[in-house]
Amino acid sequence: MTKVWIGTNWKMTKTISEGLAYTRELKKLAESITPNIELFIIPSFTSLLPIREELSGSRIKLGAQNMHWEDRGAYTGEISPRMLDEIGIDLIELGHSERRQYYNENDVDINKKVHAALKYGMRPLVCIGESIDQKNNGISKEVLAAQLKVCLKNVTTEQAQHVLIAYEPVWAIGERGIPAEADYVGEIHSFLRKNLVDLYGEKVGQEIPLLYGGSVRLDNFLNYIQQTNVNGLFVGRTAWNMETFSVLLNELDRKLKHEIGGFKC
Ligand SMILES: O=C[C@H](O)COP(=O)(O)O
Repeated sequence: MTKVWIGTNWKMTKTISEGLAYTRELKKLAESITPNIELFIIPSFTSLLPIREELSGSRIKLGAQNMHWEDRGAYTGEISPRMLDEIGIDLIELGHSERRQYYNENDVDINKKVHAALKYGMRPLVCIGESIDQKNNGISKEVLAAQLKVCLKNVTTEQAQHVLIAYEPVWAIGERGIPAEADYVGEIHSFLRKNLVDLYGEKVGQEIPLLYGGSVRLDNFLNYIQQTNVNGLFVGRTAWNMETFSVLLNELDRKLKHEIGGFKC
């Protein structure tokens, strides 16, 4: 059975103590659900070190929400890959739409960060997504193909095996987000898969995990995860509270354990 990646970006929501309390609960839950659910959490920078310690011995992967591409230098307010490496970060979220929208991050910057992450053995989780205007103008696929191509520029086939992609349509994210139709997500993921196969060949292109994110909720997550080429979910609000996240994880766990025959995994 292939892995199903389920992770959450906490954005700017949790203090250290709140993050630790959440992590303790998730650790317990992780022991009772199938290891085929590959769990990851992405806290704020201030929580990374204590949560790394709390996660000792746990299979839950730890990510950071951003980083600079340089190892060191006069970049006030930035965090370098060398600093994250010292903490022991498994994956690094790059190019989230909020970074692009509020901090002017572009695909060229993201590409530099992807290379920096790979250099330090951290898996880049590259976020791509079209805006509502781009969707309404019928250029979603062109936009996504360009984002993918530039973000992964000069990433070799060998390196690509360590990359994760999250498709997050900008119009589906956050409080004002409109949940995407599952069919649309399926269509886009198949398109992205084809692009990855074109870039990295059949074997590696088929294996790069493609996660979906944007208003993933208890009433829609199964529709998304059952789409061909959706290999996981990148969850915001629904996962910030363990009450709802545990329902999602337990339900997915049951599906994976009991419905393997009818399930794409
Ligand atoms: O990183 C997560 C995404 O931005 C999705 O957030 P959301 O599930 O709250 O819409």
